[in-house]
Amino acid sequence: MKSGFVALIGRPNAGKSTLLNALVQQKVAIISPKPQTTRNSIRAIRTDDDSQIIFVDTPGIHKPKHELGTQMNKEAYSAAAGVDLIYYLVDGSVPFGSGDEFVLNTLRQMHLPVYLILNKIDLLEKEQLIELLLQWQKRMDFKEIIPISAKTQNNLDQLIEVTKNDLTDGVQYYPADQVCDYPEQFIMAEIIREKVLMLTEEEVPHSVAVVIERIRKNREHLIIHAMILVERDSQKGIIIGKQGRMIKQIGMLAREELQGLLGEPIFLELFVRVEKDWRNKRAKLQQLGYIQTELEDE
Ligand SMILES: Nc1nc2c(ncn2[C@@H]2O[C@H](COP(=O)(O)OP(=O)(O)OP(=O)(O)O)[C@@H](O)[C@H]2O)c(=O)[nH]1
Repeated sequence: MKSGFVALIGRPNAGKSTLLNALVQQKVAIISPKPQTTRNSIRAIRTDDDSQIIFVDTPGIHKPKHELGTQMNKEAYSAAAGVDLIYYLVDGSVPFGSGDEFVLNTLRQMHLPVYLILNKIDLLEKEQLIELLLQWQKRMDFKEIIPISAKTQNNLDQLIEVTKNDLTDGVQYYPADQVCDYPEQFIMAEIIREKVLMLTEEEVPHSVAVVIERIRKNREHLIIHAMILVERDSQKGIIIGKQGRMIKQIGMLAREELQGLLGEPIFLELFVRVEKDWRNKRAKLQQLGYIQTELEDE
């Protein structure tokens, strides 16, 4: 059995969560067109007959504006520290920029093998792809350069094959049927947050956190009480919407997906609470699971 850990690193919106879901063939991370969707590093596990690869998704590395952003960057680097291999995922459809240079400098200091994964090739012409490959080759001594489309799942088999060849013989860390390492409540909250991200604009998506407060069961339903935290009264108004229309729609979409995921009828109760400036409060971030205990003293 070959096994090992692979960290997914990249700028916000590169497609890390989309790739992670495709690699394990299950929705383990939420996706949205808004940058900085992922806040925690999560593990997804792919077990084949001859191998087990543990992928560590990380928040997109970016210039932080809040304590939450600083913690997200720290989390991304610390998640990458103990791995065997790094996938550096870039969005091939946007030009190289200072943000990429920032990530490359960090990668150079990590002294780990790095695969450059050029994502979103479904958006590129063949000539553009060749040009991109030539440019990226010069920037760092990558162990491999692999063009893919996470969305259309193009070239992912190749990516897995090459990765397996780089892994050493090892133990099976997780049971074969386990695909992620977090409790079900985490994905429940993330699915609700995903619907908020889908339906709201501008500053609202970044100001939202979701907490599952209670789960009960009656004869027909699993009853989930979830709290949506926002930073300001005006955002609370937006989430609730005119005559409660927005929160109804968030609830409807989330309930549908949760039912599919959990395979039983769900009754979803959503509440909204204003928690002023929560993104800058360390205690709140810790309570929400955005600060890992080992990062506390840094
Ligand atoms: N066309 C195209 N779009 C893609 C591809 N992969 C991801 N996307 C889109 O890019 C956007 C961002 O994808 P995510 O997977 O959320 O990106 P991420 O890197 O996890 O983003 P953060 O959570 O912000 O760090 C979404 O709208 C995806 O649908 C791809 O291969 N092709």
